[in-house]
Amino acid sequence: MAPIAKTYDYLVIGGGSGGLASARRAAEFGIKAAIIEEARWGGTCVNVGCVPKKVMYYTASHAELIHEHKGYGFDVEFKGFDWKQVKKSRDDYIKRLNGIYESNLDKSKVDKITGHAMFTSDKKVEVNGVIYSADHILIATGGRPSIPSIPGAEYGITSDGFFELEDLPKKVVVVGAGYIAVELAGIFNSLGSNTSLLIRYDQVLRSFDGLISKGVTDNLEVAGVKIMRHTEAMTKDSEGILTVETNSGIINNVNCLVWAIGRVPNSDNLGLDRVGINIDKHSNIEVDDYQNTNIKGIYALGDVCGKALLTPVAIAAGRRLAHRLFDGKTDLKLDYTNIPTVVFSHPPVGTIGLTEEEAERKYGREKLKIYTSNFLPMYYAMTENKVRCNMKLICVLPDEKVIGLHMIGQGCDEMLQGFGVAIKMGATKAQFDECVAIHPTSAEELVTMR
Ligand SMILES: Cc1cc2nc3c(=O)[nH]c(=O)nc-3n(C[C@H](O)[C@H](O)[C@H](O)COP(=O)(O)OP(=O)(O)OC[C@H]3O[C@@H](n4cnc5c(N)ncnc54)[C@H](O)[C@@H]3O)c2cc1C
Ligand SMILES: NC(=O)C1=CN([C@@H]2O[C@H](COP(=O)(O)OP(=O)(O)OC[C@H]3O[C@@H](n4cnc5c(N)ncnc54)[C@H](OP(=O)(O)O)[C@@H]3O)[C@@H](O)[C@H]2O)C=CC1
Ligand SMILES: N[C@@H](CCC(=O)N[C@@H](CSSC[C@H](NC(=O)CC[C@H](N)C(=O)O)C(=O)NCC(=O)O)C(=O)NCC(=O)O)C(=O)O
Repeated sequence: MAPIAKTYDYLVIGGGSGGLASARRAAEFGIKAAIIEEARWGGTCVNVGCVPKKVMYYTASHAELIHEHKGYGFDVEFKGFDWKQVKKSRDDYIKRLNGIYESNLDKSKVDKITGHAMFTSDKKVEVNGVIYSADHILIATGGRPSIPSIPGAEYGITSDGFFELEDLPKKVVVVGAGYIAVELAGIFNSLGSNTSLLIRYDQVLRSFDGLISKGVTDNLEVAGVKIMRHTEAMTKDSEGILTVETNSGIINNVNCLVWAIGRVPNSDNLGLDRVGINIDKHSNIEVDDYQNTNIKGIYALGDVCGKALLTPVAIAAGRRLAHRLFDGKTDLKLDYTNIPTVVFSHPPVGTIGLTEEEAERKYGREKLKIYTSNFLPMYYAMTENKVRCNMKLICVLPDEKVIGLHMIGQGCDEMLQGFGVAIKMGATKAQFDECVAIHPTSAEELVTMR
């Protein structure tokens, strides 16, 4: 066996959101930390997730605004859109971020190890034939897109492939009904692709409050996305053009199909069985409230645990773990309730807390008071295109504590964070209303509902 290369206090596997945040925070407490990454520093969020996605969302938002300039008196001629230029600028930006994240590790004095990490049977970690040991080992290896096992599935791409596209496809099919399907279909559609979205049931985002699932499905259709039922099989001709068979008919001449049907954890190919780390039936690593796996001294967090697959969740869990292990905050853990989240649909969704269905199950209908608001944001007074805003507050009696807030409309993405603080603090409807409205904004509706 190769000799031990180095012993650390904290060894982190995975240089993505959770791993980076945890390693850097831990190093602040004077311990010896190292982080292992097999691909690009920054992980999913920076390389093939939130960051390039948000660039494309902003790109799509420009395309929408062009159509709205006229209403505000601007005579602007649309001469075309250069996907290649945006892709190049986006790739350059991501490369800069990779460098920033790498140099942040140096500044924090966290050792960088590049290569694929595997556990050995004696609770150590092997990378490129070198063995590393540590009292505390964190697994933050994230996940990857799922691909179904249907004939021709390999002709499709995933969100990873979306970021490699060199041109805007003329005709595109997105399969799935979650965050990624909704966001990518919206981007393609706004930028001018003929876009179909294939879903299994009646609406997208089925696990969200009904106001959101219906609202986003309707908005996609009004914006021109064709929503169809389920993919059965796919074929590709010699020129790379796809034919997609669905329950509701055949879609011909498809230039690109994107699978966006969920993600699987990177818990395989890690040697977890050699140490006996438990995984659940979906292969997510099992952890307790403190991110402990069943093996002492080995922790896991972020997407590889399969709960709330969001960058700030991985970061928050990672930083709390570092404080718990190395800063004497022995009881610190992430509270996974009331996590605010945004879907970057067109317009965006902001949501936190229980859906109406969940609240009814938990408290009973008679204990709930629901407030709603449906209005046309003032911005659309001048435009031809009109997109209404829909909001819902779910309150529980007797004091009308706000236990759910769901909204879809212009600005709802940026609106949510502050309301998230209030809800996390246990605010009641009366306390919402005590805050004087800011006029004219969409947000004021949330403190004036009756
Ligand atoms: C298209 C898309 C858009 C998204 N948009 C948003 C958004 O807008 N907002 C949001 O909050 N979240 C978003 N997410 C989710 C977010 O990216 C993830 O929740 C987050 O990146 C999870 O962080 P993590 O640290 O758990 O894993 P990751 O960021 O995936 O990092 C894991 C790292 O571990 C490395 N690794 C894996 N196995 C090994 C091994 N054996 N050895 C060495 N290294 C290994 C991987 O290469 C990777 O770099 C999006 C995701 C996708 C796919
Ligand atoms: N803005 C943000 O914060 C973003 C966050 N993310 C995170 O990444 C995670 C992964 O995203 P995503 O991949 O969209 O996964 P999601 O889990 O959000 O959604 C996947 C959906 O696809 C549908 N589906 C599953 N299997 C199939 C199938 N075989 N054929 C057709 N549809 C299928 C299911 O919906 P149904 O049961 O209705 O068919 C399922 O809910 C998200 O959950 C989110 O946490 C990702 C992007 C943006
Ligand atoms: N809220 C700002 C975010 C700006 C931002 O965070 N930009 C990042 C882009 S990558 S975004 C990558 C993502 N960062 C974040 O999520 C930022 C988190 C927040 N600022 C915090 O510290 O908690 C992440 O995975 N972080 C892991 C980690 O930080 O350890 C950046 O430039 N970073 C350069 C730098 O940090 O010097 C916006 O949306 O514009």
